[in-house]
Amino acid sequence: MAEVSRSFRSSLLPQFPRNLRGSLSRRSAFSPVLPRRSSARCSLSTASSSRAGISEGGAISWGCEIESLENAEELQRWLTESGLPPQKMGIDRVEVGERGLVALKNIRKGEKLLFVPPSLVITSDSEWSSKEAGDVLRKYPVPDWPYLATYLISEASVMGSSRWSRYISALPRQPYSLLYWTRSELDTFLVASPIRERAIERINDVIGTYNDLRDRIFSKYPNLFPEEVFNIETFLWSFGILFSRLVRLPSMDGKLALVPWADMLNHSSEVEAFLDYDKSSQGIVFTTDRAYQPGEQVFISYGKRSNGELLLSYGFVPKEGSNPNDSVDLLVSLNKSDKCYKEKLEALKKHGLSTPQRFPLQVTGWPSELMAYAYLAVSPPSMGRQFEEMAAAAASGESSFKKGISYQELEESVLQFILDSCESSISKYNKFLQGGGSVDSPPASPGQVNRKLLLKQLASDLCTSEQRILFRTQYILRRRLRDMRTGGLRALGLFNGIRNIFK
Ligand SMILES: C[S@@+](CC[C@H](N)C(=O)[O-])C[C@H]1O[C@@H](n2cnc3c(N)ncnc32)[C@H](O)[C@@H]1O
Repeated sequence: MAEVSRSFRSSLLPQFPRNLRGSLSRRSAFSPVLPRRSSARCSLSTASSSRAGISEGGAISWGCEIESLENAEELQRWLTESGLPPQKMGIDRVEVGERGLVALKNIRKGEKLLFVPPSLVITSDSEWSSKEAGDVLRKYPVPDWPYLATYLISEASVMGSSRWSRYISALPRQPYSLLYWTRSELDTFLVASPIRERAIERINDVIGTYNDLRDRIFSKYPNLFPEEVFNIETFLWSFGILFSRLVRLPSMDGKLALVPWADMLNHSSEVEAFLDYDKSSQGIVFTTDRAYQPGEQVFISYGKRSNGELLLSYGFVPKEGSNPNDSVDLLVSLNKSDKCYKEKLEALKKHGLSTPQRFPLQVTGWPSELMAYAYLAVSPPSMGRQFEEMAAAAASGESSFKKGISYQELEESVLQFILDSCESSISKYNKFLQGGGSVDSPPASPGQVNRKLLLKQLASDLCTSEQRILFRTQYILRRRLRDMRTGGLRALGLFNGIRNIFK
């Protein structure tokens, strides 16, 4: 995997012009015709398409290839000179995550590490190298994410004169995430997974956000925000960086921050160690929940996320069975031929739900919201008065409806309904995993072959882990239904026996 990913990475590097404020014509080769929000398509991410035509050597280093440690070591030197205290970890090449932090000394369980001072952290309060650009952006209501994405591009564009130039040079030039998959790759490799739709939504959100900033702000100040610099390609880069590195600091009222150095730590689903601001030491720290020996990679947790969410934002899938927070969304729908379809849909809409609707499954079970939705889906017209109650429970999980006798009668149909949805999903995964996810057009270059291999591997890892949860759910449902049915038969047998006695 690591080998494939390395060659893939270098084949996909976005190229940005050396002289960002001049030289290239306004609609240059790397600045694609931008899709409008309504017709946005996610076909922006391949290396060759829109960036062809940039002259050799015309690229500046917005980020680097992460397998080269040079820039990261320079970052470490700069951070030390700028107030980062001596560290018990050093940057190195690692097995998991390509580049990461490795223990230089024995580290105890329960030890606080890092202590990155707030002056070395990027937040929405950070000063802009281009003061005018900062002043303009602050005049408009721009939420934190697009604000920080613009800030990062602005700082990257002035590079040498930016305080963050060492940091930006050490960022990955092509952050991994589903933002960089083309629509056809998403359709081919993630056809069975609900993550495909989330990736499309996310890409469209980034495009929509960029279009909004361009129309509202950038177009009014073309000298401060030239399209050669502030375009969809650079926004995909900066959003890719934010999705894979931005943290929320609970002790700073949930402030969003890029924390240089701390963001060199890779994720493990097996640790419970989270970044936060530590008031006593006045730095960003995390507390280890296990000991590390010198040479071992140190991990933090990026949060309790499913494998699909990790692939979506960070571009990797954890080792099979290693993520206790893994889940997969099950898609359930009302039956269109249901006589009460309209009433049920209305009840759902009142509570912010619809058909189809997604509910997360875990190996440990499914949420009560899914049960409530299933009750609604299988209820007969005679239960019309309870539709509202069921929809409310499907939205909130708080089961306000009491499981009266009529609900119990429905339980078998409810479980069968969930089982049917589960099996229909399983068959989609089977088709993908057995078909091997073939691609419509043959790859044109070795770089593209590597890319396809990597994406296929990631998709197959994800689909295997998601299907595993569905298999587990199927097993539990089948067993419950079998028990219910044989229990029912036994009860019926007993009843017939009693009846015979009285005959
Ligand atoms: C916050 S950065 C961590 C530092 C990163 N390895 C680097 O060299 O810049 C997050 C990125 O690291 C990689 N990563 C983190 N944890 C990983 C893991 N458990 N397995 C594979 N890649 C991981 C992914 O590429 C992810 O997008």
